[in-house]
Amino acid sequence: MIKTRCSTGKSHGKIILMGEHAVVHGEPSIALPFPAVEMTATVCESEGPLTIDCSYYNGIAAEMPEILESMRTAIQSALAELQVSDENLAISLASTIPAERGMGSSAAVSVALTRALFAYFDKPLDQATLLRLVNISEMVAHGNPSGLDAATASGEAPLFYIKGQPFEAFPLNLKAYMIVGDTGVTGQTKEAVASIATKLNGKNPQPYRDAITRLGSFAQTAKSALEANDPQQLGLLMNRAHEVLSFLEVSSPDLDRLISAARSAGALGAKLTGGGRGGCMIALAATRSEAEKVEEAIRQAGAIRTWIYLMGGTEDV
Ligand SMILES: C[C@@](O)(CCO)CC(=O)[O-]
Repeated sequence: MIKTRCSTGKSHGKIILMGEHAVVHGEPSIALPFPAVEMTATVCESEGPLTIDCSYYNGIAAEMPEILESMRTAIQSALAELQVSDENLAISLASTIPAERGMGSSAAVSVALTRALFAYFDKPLDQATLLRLVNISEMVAHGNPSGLDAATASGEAPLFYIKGQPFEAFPLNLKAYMIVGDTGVTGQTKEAVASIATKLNGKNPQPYRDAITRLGSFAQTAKSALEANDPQQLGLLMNRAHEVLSFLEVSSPDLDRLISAARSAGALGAKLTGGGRGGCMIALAATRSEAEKVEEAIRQAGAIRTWIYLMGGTEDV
């Protein structure tokens, strides 16, 4: 039996702890890798035109629906960089990252695909090249990506990031639990990013500029709270960030419902995460039993999926 040559590339989800949207406008942000959900791309030798097999589509790449345009761009960018044609390849994607829920699925697809294609053609891929290539497809997905999603979906460390500056990896020492809840509603990152840009370029931009600056200052203070192992302070900052994100009109009734359920169940703080207008929310709790109470409350409030993530330290906090 002839064995087909295949290579794989992997990536994972991401959670933005602080600074979503503000990061697009040059303010600080903090994002965490979220390995509880992951993506694997497999590239195999095949005959004929390039084919794609993923949850949205199975067939010839040239006939992919428009919704997969950023995926097509990721493949084309990697193949152009590798200087190879797209013939005789079959690409498949397997993912547990919910699509369009603020967990960085579009960046994760591009990261996994780029890694798999470079592995297949036996070419080394440094992080700078990976991020440059992924940024091309993220422009299609998000319009004006900060680069935070791609860096977090491809790396192992929590990141502090200001656009245009190097990513700063830092250890997560906070002894606390993060609860993640999926509203089940598709987020609208591209639209949310565009609507904030419209506000900032409109007739009365000052309140929106102030809001973006406040989000950035919360991210900066949150970094100190993480370093000082101060979950109370971080929770407070999360609540305040959610208020500002609501003012910027990137929350939604579903997100707000889960967030208030989390707070009523004793969460130290809660906010939306990622692009917003749907997607996921996060909440913070000091112990596992408190986290479980919060998880139960957000499930009761309608979360279709939840995760509990130990942020740092050991289980017996
Ligand atoms: C909303 C945003 O800040 C995060 C989306 O996951 C956009 C970006 O950083 O590119």
